Amino acid sequence: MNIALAQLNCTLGDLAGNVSKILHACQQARQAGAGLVVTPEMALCGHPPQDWLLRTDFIQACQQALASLATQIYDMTLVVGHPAYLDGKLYNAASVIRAGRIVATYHKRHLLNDGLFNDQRYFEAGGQPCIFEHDGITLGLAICADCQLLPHLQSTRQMGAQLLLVLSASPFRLDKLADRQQRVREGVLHTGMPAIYVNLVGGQDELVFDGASFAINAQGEVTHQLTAFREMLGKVEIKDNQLVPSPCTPLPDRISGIYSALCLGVRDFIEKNRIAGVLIGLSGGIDSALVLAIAVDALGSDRVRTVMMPSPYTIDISIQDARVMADNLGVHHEEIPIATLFKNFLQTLRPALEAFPSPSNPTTAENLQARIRGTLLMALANQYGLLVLTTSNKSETAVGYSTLYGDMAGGLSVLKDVSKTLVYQLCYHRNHISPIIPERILQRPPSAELRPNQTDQDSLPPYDRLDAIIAAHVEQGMSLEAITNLGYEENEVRRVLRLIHSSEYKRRQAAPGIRITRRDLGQSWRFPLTSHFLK
Ligand SMILES: Nc1ncnc2c1ncn2[C@@H]1O[C@H](COP(=O)(O)OP(=O)(O)OC[C@H]2O[C@@H]([n+]3cccc(C(=O)O)c3)[C@H](O)[C@@H]2O)[C@@H](O)[C@H]1O
Ligand SMILES: Nc1ncnc2c1ncn2[C@@H]1O[C@H](COP(=O)(O)OP(=O)(O)OP(=O)(O)O)[C@@H](O)[C@H]1O
Ligand SMILES: NC(=O)CC[C@H](N)C(=O)O
Repeated sequence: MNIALAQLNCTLGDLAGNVSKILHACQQARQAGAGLVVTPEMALCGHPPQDWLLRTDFIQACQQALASLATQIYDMTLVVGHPAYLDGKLYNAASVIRAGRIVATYHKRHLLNDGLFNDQRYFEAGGQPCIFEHDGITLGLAICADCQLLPHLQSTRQMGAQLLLVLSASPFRLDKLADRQQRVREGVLHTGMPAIYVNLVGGQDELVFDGASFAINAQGEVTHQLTAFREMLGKVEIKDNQLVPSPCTPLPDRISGIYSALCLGVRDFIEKNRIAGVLIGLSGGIDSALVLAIAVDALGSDRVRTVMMPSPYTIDISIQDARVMADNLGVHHEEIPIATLFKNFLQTLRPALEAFPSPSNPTTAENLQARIRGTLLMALANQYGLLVLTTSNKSETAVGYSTLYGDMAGGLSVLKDVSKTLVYQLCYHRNHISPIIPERILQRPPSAELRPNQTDQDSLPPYDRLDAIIAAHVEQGMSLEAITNLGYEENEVRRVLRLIHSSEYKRRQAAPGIRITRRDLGQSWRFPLTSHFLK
């Protein structure tokens, strides 16, 4: 017996498109000799549908799509993930379809409420395991987080299941792939029931589902491993009740996994929102260089444009490096000096600025440059039908080192969850594949170039310390005292935590960003705007 693992890239709300994708997978499976196809969690409607699940028109459309899908499955068995409305309650479900009808439906039991997934806001928890027969084997079902629910695994086993099918929508984050397999392995070893885990692939707003579907035999060994970050169909052969091992695709290493996640996140955001391409303000610095590399790898050079907008403080090598970078990647590059606009703005503002009695604030003129650039970028985006990619990294986003309506203007923040330290590692990784980022960009001290000889380190602690403190506080939830106990200087830690919590107002207005860590500064970070604690 062969089971096909349909590692699909579904689009949220595109019910007709998802149904044809699932039918196409069934057709491919048939050709590959597999009579049973398993899809990811919520493959019918995409995941996570969030508050669409509270809309009756959405749920009805899902029910109709499921009914239509069922009538088209006649010579095989399909296990598909979908929302199910029953007796006034909504469930996160997996249905077994055979000979044109639904023969069994399982309801997810382990509903998460962890900041990213709010299953408890939408769904009732299921109460029963679900098994079905196929080719003489008894199969049990689980949906994503269920595979860690030992009582569910045990009761499924006790009902006679010999193999567990897990329909999943588990997003990427650092170190997640091995972690996920370990969690599934624990359940397998606990029950002696091998598992096939089929994960969604593709970007959905901030989330990137990495796929990387796999099978684990009763001994806890990975027998099958599908490629990460790619839509594909895998096949698991079962002989004498055993999974027959097949050559496993290696999992990506830490840095190439992050790079692939960022590319897939950008590609799917642009493609699924039907946007023609992207526009990037290219400064000759490292952040915009990395964003450009990712954008070109994601979309191809013909869908990416760059603009260098020198101000009086932009040094020549920045202009040159931006040119070289754009040339290396073959993108359309423009240079639009902003010195005259900057001068005109200051002249126009002068009477009002001088009327203000207190000493002049240098930030006013610094931010004006960033805002002029934001305005020009948005004008070009309107003209060309493009989306502006913002370039602030996680270190800057955490401490508010960016200008509202300036360099924060844009539709997607590619590096929002990537610390400055990681920015460097990603650049070296990308240059190792082919040297596209000029060495000088990698070697120069980071600078906003908003005043003469400015460097980031004038305003912020060195990035290695800053990033460590941010990671300790944001990702690991550590307190001021706990971070100080790690050996960091108390005043510095206090200053960084203050900056983090004082810049919440900026993050609420920031573009969404692609999540790659346990706790990004988007949906998994929910702090009030008004709070005096730690400020
Ligand atoms: N709690 C609150 N809720 C809502 N709004 C609040 C607020 N507190 C201040 N504000 C408003 O926000 C304004 C301050 O924010 P904003 O105007 O953005 O400016 P601000 O944060 O004062 O300055 C931006 C900083 O980022 C640096 N920067 C800028 C651009 C790029 C880079 C880089 O290297 O990438 C660095 C720049 O050198 C400067 O240090 C206030 O004037 C006030 O109007
Ligand atoms: N001269 C410029 N021309 C075009 N875009 C610019 C210019 N200066 C800044 N930007 C845009 O604003 C963003 C913020 O850049 P800034 O130089 O202030 O700091 P940064 O965080 O060091 O970024 P980078 O490393 O890309 O320079 C840049 O990434 C870029 O998108
Ligand atoms: N869809 C889910 O149930 C997600 C479960 C869990 N957070 C994971 O990422 O694996």
